[in-house]
Amino acid sequence: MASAAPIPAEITGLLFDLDGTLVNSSRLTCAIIDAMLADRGIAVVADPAVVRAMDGIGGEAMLAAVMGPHCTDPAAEIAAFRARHAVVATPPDLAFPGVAEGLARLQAAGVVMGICSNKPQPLCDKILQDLGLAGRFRAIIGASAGRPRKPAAHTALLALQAMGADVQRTLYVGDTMVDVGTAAAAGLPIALMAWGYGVDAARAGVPQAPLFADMQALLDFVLSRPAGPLHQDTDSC
Ligand SMILES: O=C(O)COP(=O)(O)O
Repeated sequence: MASAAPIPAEITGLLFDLDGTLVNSSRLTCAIIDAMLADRGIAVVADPAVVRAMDGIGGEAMLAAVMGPHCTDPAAEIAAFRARHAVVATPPDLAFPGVAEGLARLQAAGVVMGICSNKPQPLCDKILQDLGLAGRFRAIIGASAGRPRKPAAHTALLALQAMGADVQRTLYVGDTMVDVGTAAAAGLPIALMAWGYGVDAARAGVPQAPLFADMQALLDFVLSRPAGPLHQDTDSC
C-alpha cells in the first residue's frame, strides 16, 4: 500500500490529472491512430481499452501496443500522431459528463485549480482551449522537453507554484498509479475518479484515497468540508 498525505480539513486547491480524470481522451487517440493507418490503406480499428491500459506509460509504448506490427518506428509514429493531433478538432463531448459544469462551480466557489499531465504541453493547451475549459485553471502544466515526466514531482510542483496554491489545502485528483506516485512525490493527498483508466490498480495502491463516482461527488466532498484548524479564528475570546 502506498503512503499518501492526509486529506486536509479544508480544501482550497485542486490539482488535476488530465487524461482519464477530466477528459476521456482514449476515443480521440483511437480516431487519430485509425486515420493514420487509413492513410496507409490499413483498416485497423484501434482499441480504446488498449489506449486506456497504456495511459501514463508514454506515447511511443502506447502506439506500439495499439498499432502492433504496423508500428515499425515508434519515434516517427509518435511525431506523426502528435502532428495530426495538433490539427484535429477536439470533440465537444470529450470531457467526462459534468466536468464543464463542475469546474465552473468550483471556480465560482473560489477553489484554485491546475492541471499536471504527461500529455505534451501543446496538446494539453489545445484540448482545454477547444473544450472552453482553459480559463478554469490557473496553471496547465504538460510534458515538455527536459521536464521529468510524472510520477516525478516536477509537473505537480510547477503547477502548484503557478497556481499560487496553498499546498497544505490542495488535493490531487487522478486516476492511475502514475498519479498516486506523483501526488506522493509532491507531498499532496490523492483522490481518484472512478471512471479513470487505471483506477483499479490505483485503488489497490491507495485504498484510503477518496473515490469519486462523478463530478458531483467531488464537489460535495470539496465544498462541504468544514474549515480546519488552520482556518479557525484564534482571536475570539
Ligand atoms: O498522455 C499521457 O501520456 C498521459 O496523460 P495524463 O498524465 O494526463 O494522464
